[in-house]
Amino acid sequence: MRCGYDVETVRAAERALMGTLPDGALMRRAAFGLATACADMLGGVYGRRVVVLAGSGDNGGDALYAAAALARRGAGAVAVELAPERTHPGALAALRAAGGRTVAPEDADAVIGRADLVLDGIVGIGGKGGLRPEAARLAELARRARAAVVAVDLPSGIDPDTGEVAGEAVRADVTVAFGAYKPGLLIDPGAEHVGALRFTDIGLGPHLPRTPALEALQHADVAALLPSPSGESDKYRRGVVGVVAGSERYPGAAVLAVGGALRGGAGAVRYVGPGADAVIARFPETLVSAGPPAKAGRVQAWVIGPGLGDDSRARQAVAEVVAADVPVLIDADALRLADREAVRARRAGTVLTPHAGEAAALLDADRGDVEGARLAQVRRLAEEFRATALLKGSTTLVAGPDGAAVRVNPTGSAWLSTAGSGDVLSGLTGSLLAAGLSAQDAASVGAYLHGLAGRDLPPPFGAHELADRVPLVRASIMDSVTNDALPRT
Ligand SMILES: NC(=O)C1=CN([C@@H]2O[C@H](COP(=O)(O)OP(=O)(O)OC[C@H]3O[C@@H](n4cnc5c(N)ncnc54)[C@H](OP(=O)(O)O)[C@@H]3O)[C@@H](O)[C@H]2O)[C@@H](O)CC1
Ligand SMILES: Nc1ncnc2c1ncn2[C@@H]1O[C@H](COP(=O)(O)OP(=O)(O)O)[C@@H](O)[C@H]1O
Ligand SMILES: [K+]
Repeated sequence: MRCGYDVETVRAAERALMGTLPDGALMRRAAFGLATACADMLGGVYGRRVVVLAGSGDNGGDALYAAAALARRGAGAVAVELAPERTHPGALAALRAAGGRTVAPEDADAVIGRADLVLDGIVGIGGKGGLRPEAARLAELARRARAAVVAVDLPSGIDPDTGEVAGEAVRADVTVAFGAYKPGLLIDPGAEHVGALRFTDIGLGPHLPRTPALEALQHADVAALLPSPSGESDKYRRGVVGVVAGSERYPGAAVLAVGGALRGGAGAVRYVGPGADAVIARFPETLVSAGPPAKAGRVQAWVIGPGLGDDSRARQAVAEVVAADVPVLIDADALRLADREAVRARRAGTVLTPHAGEAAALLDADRGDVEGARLAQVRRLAEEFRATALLKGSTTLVAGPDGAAVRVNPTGSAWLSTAGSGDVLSGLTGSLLAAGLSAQDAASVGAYLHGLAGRDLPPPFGAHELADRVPLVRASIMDSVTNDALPRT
């Protein structure tokens, strides 16, 4: 599990650790890790031109110490001082002692234009609000430069706790995070500015709390959660998932959701709705029924919504499924049709899977507000519906109603934004619910597999190919975990 901690928590851990170490030790560790990452990136240090954008806080200090280390190895180093009278004195002295020089922000254009590497030490976790004009101008110069850009701790201009970006922000090729990942590094729009994310351990680990603000599953976590049949399994024990999807107008949504459900590992898939012929033609193993969900027979979880429409049959089906005492995934049209109070009153797990537009409608907000503040909005959804909310989009987030860490999905690709892709995700996630995963685990494992399938397929692909790819990515996850467990020779 990769974890993100908010600034307040990182500061508290930093205080606890600093009390046990000599002055300046943490900054030395950070700067050493940073200089190493820069040298790796440059592929050689001697003769390279390094420019530091130096704010007056410790973030600027880290950058200056790292530049001093590079200068000692033969790089040319120049610092652009944002507030010369307040630049970190020790770090500035180190840079000068190593032969580096300083310039005022007015002279930044020329030095940045000639640089091989720009180190963004404008602000780190001490940044407040959008970048001030002078800082914003430097961020823009860095973005336009041909030089590689390395962000110190985080790209200046992104909110460390949320990933929100107000105005200009640095766009990095590499970001070197110190001590802990901050949520804003993992959530768009901030995450888009990060480039390759590297980590420098400065010893904060033992001082961080058990529960982070944000967590991202990795292969090993997913492997541990994925259901696999055992000797005693039969199709009912593996889980039966019911899918209520599709309409005369959108029969394809039924096929896609059922496809996802079959690949999610449930023992059987029941389909309820008017798309039965299309479903059977593609997946003859599906158990279909024409009546309402309440008469379809036993299921361990329901998926409702993709391509459902909003006629009276759809409305009745949504009401029945929301009233069921098994876990339910509510997607697409069903998000509009479900009664909010009935959802809040549910006792079994509930997963809502809106994209930003649907989330905006549910929250009475603008789509832009949802996309710009994904973490806050996914938490609001979970709270207001007392359900697990999976907010789809460039970074998919999963929040539970219990205030546990929000999960951020680390897999995926923009090629997933193709018609019907969400229908596959619904089926897949519903299948995992039927197999017995908690709402939070089913949603985050579903998004992980879906995202990995999207990365694995040669683009462009159609949504139906995603479901077919799931067994392959599942196997690669299992293989990587088994290989990691083998002794190294
Ligand atoms: N945590 C750890 O364990 C460790 C942390 N370490 C490092 O310390 C960093 C935190 O340092 P920090 O606390 O000094 O704050 P920092 O990020 O430099 O920002 C303050 C500066 O930004 C300025 N400023 C603020 N808002 C702004 C805006 N909108 N636009 C423009 N400027 C703005 C503000 O100006 P002022 O308000 O004072 O005028 C001040 O100059 C952290 O990210 C990491 O790199 C490591 O060394 C080792 C261990
Ligand atoms: N820019 C993006 N980057 C990564 N994934 C994306 C992006 N845009 C959309 N997605 C993913 O593509 C899928 C689209 O689902 P959805 O919006 O429900 O489409 P549809 O209704 O056509 O099925 C979701 O899994 C979403 O997370
Ligand atoms: K920075």
